Amino acid sequence: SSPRTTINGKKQIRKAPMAAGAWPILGHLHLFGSGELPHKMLAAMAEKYGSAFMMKFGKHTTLVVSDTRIVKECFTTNDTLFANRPSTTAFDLMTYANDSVAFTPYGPYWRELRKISTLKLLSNHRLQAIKDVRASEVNVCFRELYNLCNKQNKNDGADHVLVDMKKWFEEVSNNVVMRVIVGRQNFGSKIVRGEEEAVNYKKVMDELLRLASLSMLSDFAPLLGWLDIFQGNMSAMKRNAKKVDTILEGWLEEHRNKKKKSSSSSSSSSSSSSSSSSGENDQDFMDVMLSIIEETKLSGRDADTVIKATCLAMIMGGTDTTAVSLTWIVSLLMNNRHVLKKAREELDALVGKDRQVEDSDLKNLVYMNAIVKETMRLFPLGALLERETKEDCEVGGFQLQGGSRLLVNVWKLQRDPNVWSDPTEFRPERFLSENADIDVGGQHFELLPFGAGRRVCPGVSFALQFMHLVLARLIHGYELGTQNDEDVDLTESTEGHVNHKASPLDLILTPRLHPKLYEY
Ligand code: HEM
Repeated sequence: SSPRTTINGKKQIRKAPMAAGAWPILGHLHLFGSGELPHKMLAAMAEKYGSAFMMKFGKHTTLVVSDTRIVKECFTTNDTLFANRPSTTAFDLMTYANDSVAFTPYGPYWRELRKISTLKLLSNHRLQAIKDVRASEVNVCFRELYNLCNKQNKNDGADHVLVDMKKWFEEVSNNVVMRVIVGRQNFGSKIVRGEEEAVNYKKVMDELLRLASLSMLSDFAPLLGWLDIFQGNMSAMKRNAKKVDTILEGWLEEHRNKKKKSSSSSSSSSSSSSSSSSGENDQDFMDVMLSIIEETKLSGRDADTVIKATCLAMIMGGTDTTAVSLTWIVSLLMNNRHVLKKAREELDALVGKDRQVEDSDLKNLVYMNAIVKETMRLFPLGALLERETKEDCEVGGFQLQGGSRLLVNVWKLQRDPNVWSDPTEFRPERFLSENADIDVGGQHFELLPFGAGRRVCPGVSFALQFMHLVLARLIHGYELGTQNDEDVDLTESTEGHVNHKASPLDLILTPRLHPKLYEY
């Protein structure tokens, strides 16, 4: 029934139905202790209450939506109203949230940072400039993979090797992201090898994510805030924040020194015609930020904090997300071998077997592109998108008060049977036929793995280019198998900040090209 009714000619706007079962102070928070995945629980509730209903998360009134039409309204008509993310104590304390593009409230400062992010750091021009650096970091990991096969061959004559691909994807993501953002070379590989700087960083970041995923009761129910203090979470966060800052401070210092050195050497040899060694392709994001900050006054913020906050946002935005996505994609391929076969046929037809896949091939891998979309449809990492409105507004004909939160159930939306045929089936072909015009950039509200509206992920192209390269190299270069040909376990977990595969992904890899092609 329409939420809008007319009584004596007067328009009345109704409130969305409130879910039953709220407790005093905690509201519906107690439901999340059941062990069920939040997006699945909310999807079941939507079956009962409809595609827009209200919940209370402690003190926060929240509108939960899972209907394409309503979501579109939120991210178009109402987009400026919903352009804030709710703050959390954990992110406030440990990620410079107030200065960070990912968390700072919508306003002039966010707009400046966002412009820098999309035009200077993650633009197509910049992505082109970092192409070789990205390839060299990816190659390091592929070389190691091949060496593993060789070692195995020497040990027992077997030409294949069992690899924990979840870990390997983490390694390659860390290699690329850390090189491109803060200039650390082979950083993921160094974590695996146990080198001190890398291991310390990993420990601090793991702790950050662990603390962030602990639900801070005081964020939801201030009256229970003393419990957090009692549990010591807050002081653990403050300690960790110092460690995060020490690491970023060290990198910033190093970048500043390098810049000083190169500007003094370029001024002393300015008459020489030799090309500068610090060309655009050698610049990482921190270098770019340093140059920009010198020219811009970012709403009077502390320059160092802005640089550290931006780099941290990009590192956190780019590492786990790409690694976990790759894990899901390959897991689904293992459980749908006909799709894997077709992907390999596409590669063999386009690239052949006499050379490796190159960046320039990627745009032509239409079927692989469809595989990536279809995986992100079934397993969105951000299964729930959260925003907050400062002002009263109307959503789907329902009234929403200023200060309320919006929770978009992306997982449910992307399995809506009214939009997708056979919604739970893994069928990449749908993106070649009936859904061919739908992409993941946030313009099509039935598919939102990168979010939508003003705060849509600015790293979409970065992520897709990187993931396509790794996938293509892997599928083209190796036969992939599982032990006893078993299916991969697809159990999800929302511990940590993205929706990831709970168990490892152990695969048997067998090189399938001429050995010469593996000399990266
Ligand atoms: C497969 C990989 C990735 C996925 C699935 C992903 C997903 C998302 C999602 C769902 C959001 C929230 C969007 C919204 O609220 O509408 C987001 C925001 C963000 N992402 Fe990504 N992301 C990925 C890769 C990256 C990469 C590679 C970077 C940077 C190098 C990045 C940087 C960011 C930043 C900075 C934000 C906050 C933007 C803002 O608030 O203005 N992400 N991402």
